[in-house]
Amino acid sequence: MAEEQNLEALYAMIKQRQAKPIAGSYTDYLFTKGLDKILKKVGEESTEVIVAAKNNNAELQYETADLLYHLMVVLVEKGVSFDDVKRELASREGLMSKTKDRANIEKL
Ligand SMILES: N=c1c2ncn([C@@H]3O[C@H](COP(=O)(O)OP(=O)(O)OP(=O)(O)O)[C@@H](O)[C@H]3O)c2ncn1[C@@H]1O[C@H](COP(=O)(O)O)[C@@H](O)[C@H]1O
Repeated sequence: MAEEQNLEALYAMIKQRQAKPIAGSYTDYLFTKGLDKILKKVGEESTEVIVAAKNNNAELQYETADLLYHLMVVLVEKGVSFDDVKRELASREGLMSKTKDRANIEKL
């Protein structure tokens, strides 16, 4: 087992599970249940990341891994490739964010 999961390999594995379901596979269970179940898991895992971030870093790390995995399952289910996401991120590289100081609300 690698010490660090390669995200491309994880995406490819999930795609493989979709193409060739394996009995007892959690990924297969999600695909069998369908999009609503997958999206509920993404919502659940997102909330767990938020709460974990308030608590401690070990928990945050654990819940982020769960969220990344479930996000990959959504991408595969919807037919969006991981390369598409990486290209989107790359297209933003080096750009400056257009943020402005927000004016204070003034009392009447
Ligand atoms: N990275 C993951 C991964 N992260 C989280 N999970 C599963 O996500 C679930 C999250 O836990 P929860 O308690 O929220 O969910 P649950 O109670 O098990 O199930 P439900 O709530 O969905 O009914 C757990 O069952 C975890 O096993 C994962 N399942 C699989 N993978 C990867 O996918 C590979 C293939 O897994 P299988 O599809 O199971 O063969 C594995 O070797 C891993 O590399």
